[in-house]
Amino acid sequence: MAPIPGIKTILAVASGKGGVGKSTCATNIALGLASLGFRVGLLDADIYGPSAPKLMGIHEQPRIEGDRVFPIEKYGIKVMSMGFFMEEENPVIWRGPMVVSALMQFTREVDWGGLDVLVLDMPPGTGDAQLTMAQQTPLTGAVIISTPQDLALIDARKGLNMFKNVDVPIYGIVENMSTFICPHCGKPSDIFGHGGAEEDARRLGVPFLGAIPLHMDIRENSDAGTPVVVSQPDSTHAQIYKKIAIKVAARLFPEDDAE
Ligand SMILES: Nc1ncnc2c1ncn2[C@@H]1O[C@H](COP(=O)(O)OP(=O)(O)OP(=O)(O)O)[C@@H](O)[C@H]1O
Repeated sequence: MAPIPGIKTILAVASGKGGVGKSTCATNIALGLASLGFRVGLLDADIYGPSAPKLMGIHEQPRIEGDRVFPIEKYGIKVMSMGFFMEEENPVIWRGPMVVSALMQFTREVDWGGLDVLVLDMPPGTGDAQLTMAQQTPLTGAVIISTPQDLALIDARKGLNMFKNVDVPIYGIVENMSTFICPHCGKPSDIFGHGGAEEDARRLGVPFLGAIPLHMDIRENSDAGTPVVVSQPDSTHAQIYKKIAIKVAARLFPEDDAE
């Protein structure tokens, strides 16, 4: 598929179902990639429930000049989201084909202005809209976000299969909401079970990229529009996201490794 001029690589961040923390991961991985020195864009392609305005704390609308739309820059990355154009109380009711054409416009008509990587926060699930996006966007690779339960319950596998079917390399699985760390005493508890993800990934033949704990700081910072990678860059959580970003970068830019 023809690459998009000015965009070197596109990373899809997907999940088999909603609510697993995909957008939080996509945002922090994007910021992690930026902290490594890459020029990063984040496209919130979750048109039904856009989360970038909230997660990134962006309240203004993008600049439009003629038929060009300019992404909003924050925390060193360029961000575009359908959420910038709609009111929170008015959810978009769109049919699949409309979603796909809006997204195509977002990848191709937004003036990204030269990116090393565009992180595509996919809509949750593996339906027609997701499949068409995976087929019609020149994806370099994909990362699947999954909770421990979700891996065990095959939802994540549907995500893997979708990318396999369209020949997009899967860089690996991230286990989100892994061990719960009590904010009061710091004691870890495996509420959703833990430890199986790495083994599951191995069984499924894909790399395991890391496990992100279920922690109040992550939720509070997400909701406040101050993702942990930028608001607490030295925290354990931020370090986990950054390590994932390093692994992803090694796959996106193998030539840099060889240097
Ligand atoms: N590791 C974590 N620890 C604590 N809370 C988390 C973690 N990851 C995500 N969350 C919280 O879980 C909720 C859902 O996260 P998010 O919006 O990223 O999920 P999603 O999979 O993108 O959802 P959707 O399917 O609705 O798009 C948010 O309130 C977020 O702050």
